[in-house]
Amino acid sequence: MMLSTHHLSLKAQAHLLLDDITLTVNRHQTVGLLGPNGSGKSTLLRCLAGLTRPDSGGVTMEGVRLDTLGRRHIAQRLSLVEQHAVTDVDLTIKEVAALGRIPHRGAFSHWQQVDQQALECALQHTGLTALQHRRWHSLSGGERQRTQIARALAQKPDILLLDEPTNHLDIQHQLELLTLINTLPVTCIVSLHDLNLAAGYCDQLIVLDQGQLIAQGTPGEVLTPELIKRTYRVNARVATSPAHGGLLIDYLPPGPVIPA
Ligand SMILES: Nc1ncnc2c1ncn2[C@@H]1O[C@H](COP(=O)(O)OP(=O)(O)OP(=O)(O)O)[C@@H](O)[C@H]1O
Repeated sequence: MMLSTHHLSLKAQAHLLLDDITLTVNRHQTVGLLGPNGSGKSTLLRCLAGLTRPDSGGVTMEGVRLDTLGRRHIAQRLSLVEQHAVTDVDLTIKEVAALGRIPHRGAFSHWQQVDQQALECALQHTGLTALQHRRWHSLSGGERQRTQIARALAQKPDILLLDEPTNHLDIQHQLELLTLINTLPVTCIVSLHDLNLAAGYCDQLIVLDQGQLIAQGTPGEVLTPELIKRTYRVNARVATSPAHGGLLIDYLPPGPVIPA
């Protein structure tokens, strides 16, 4: 499913959080959303999910304006995992993941086999089957993160929006999650801080800086030493990994940022 924004802008007080963003994410692409802290990644993801309404411009899903669609209709197709998902109620992993089925079920309909299959598949993909009866408050940060991802997968979305999904995960689970995203038949936009993960797992990258879209393209087109220096104020070398043949970003020790 295709997702686009058209001249999307959002202000808070006098501050422009998103500045005239126009982009298109094609069906089944994995797109990495990059940018320094405070550049607008979470804000853009919330706009793409229809949770924050832009001041101007808009979002379309398969050419239909998101603000003309009902919440349930959107939730049947699109799922967002936010950075700091919390739950006050002490549910089990299985119960949290089962919340992902709500958009697909009528108010009074019974739990059906299709719900059970989606739930079991989501728990299995996130490595949580054996832990499914554990309670939320007893979970580690990484287990909570995986539970929220299981909830999103149980929703069986066509579009998956993930806000820094790897930030609590150990290396094994980071790699497993990004491999999983690549194998699922979903359009995925994932915000990441790790440029090597972005280079290794994303088809396309979008870079934000101070609310502006400053680059968009393949990892090879976007992740140049010049862009890294300009955006992150870090000197880096970009090479080809002898291990996997993909891009390898090698950060140089802190020091004066050499002008491009
Ligand atoms: N409701 C709001 N009112 C005022 N400023 C806001 C509001 N929401 C976000 N901001 C500001 O907008 C900017 C973008 O925030 P956002 O959380 O989208 O950035 P981010 O790129 O996701 O950052 P990080 O990498 O640190 O998670 C930040 O400067 C933030 O303080």
